[in-house]
Amino acid sequence: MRADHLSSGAMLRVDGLRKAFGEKTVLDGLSFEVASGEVVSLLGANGSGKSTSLRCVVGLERPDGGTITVDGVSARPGETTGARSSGELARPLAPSEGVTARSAEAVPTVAMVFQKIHLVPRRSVLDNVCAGALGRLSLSRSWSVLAFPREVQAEAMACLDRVGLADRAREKAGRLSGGQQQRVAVARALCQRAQVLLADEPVSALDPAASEQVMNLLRSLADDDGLAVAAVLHQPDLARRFSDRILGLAGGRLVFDSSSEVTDQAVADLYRPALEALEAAEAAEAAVAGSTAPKESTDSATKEFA
Ligand SMILES: Nc1ncnc2c1ncn2[C@@H]1O[C@H](COP(=O)(O)OP(=O)(O)OP(=O)(O)O)[C@@H](O)[C@H]1O
Repeated sequence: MRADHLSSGAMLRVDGLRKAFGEKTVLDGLSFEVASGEVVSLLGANGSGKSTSLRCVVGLERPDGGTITVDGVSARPGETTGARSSGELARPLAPSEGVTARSAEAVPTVAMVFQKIHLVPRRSVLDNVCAGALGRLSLSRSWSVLAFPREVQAEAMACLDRVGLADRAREKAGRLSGGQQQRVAVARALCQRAQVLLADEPVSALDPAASEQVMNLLRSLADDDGLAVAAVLHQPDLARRFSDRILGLAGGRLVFDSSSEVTDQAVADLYRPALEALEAAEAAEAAVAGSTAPKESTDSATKEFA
């Protein structure tokens, strides 16, 4: 059954997503949606299932249950968009280095960028962006020997222009700064003709100025190009400033989906279970250390404070 808070017409719709690794349930019926032109941020403590949810959407993980639709088309071909009967993907989506998910039945392209930027550092910036088009090119040609067709190069140049790096096209990708490399990764996603852009901690490795640039870019791709953008962030302030909505995840479930101001208290509550678990682990560790500490040192410590 469709979750109550979902509307129809979203570009990306995730409904009742379930995923376990062994005995550990990581996604426990997660539902959310992202419309074209919208930036949605996912916040949550470590291990709350943020990355796994995006990885399921792009086809890097195989969900155990739930539905994923992109522009109304099931991203898990062979299934209806209603209730599922089986946990198996009929045909897993095929991620590439740039990570794209596209099925033969015209599911709009979903692309993903990561904190660790997957560029080929020795190849030119332009080649790296052209690689986004590989899914559309004949697979009999490897890009290690490939001169990309002129039309692909022209499209890649336009994508680089879009992220403000056209003037760096001929440089080796590895020479660019982290922030610039992340923008190249976004340009590659554009060259994949992505309509849904997933970003997993896209600014976690960047300094504040570069983070700002990348977040501005994601925002303008939604505003000006109509992309549906979902970003995992660990910076509540950036999430507040750049998102239309913030999703709070805990234990693989949605605990809030807010288009209004997310209070500091709501954010603190989100991270509290992880903090409490950490404190409990530290207390247990201290108790074990205390019970195994040599008697002599305890005695001398007691004397010192006497
Ligand atoms: N391939 C895997 N095999 C086993 N367990 C996994 C795998 N991928 C993720 N997990 C576990 O699933 C849980 C959720 O991981 P996930 O990366 O989705 O969390 P997250 O919310 O993105 O966390 P973080 O903020 O630390 O990136 C974690 O406990 C993680 O160890």
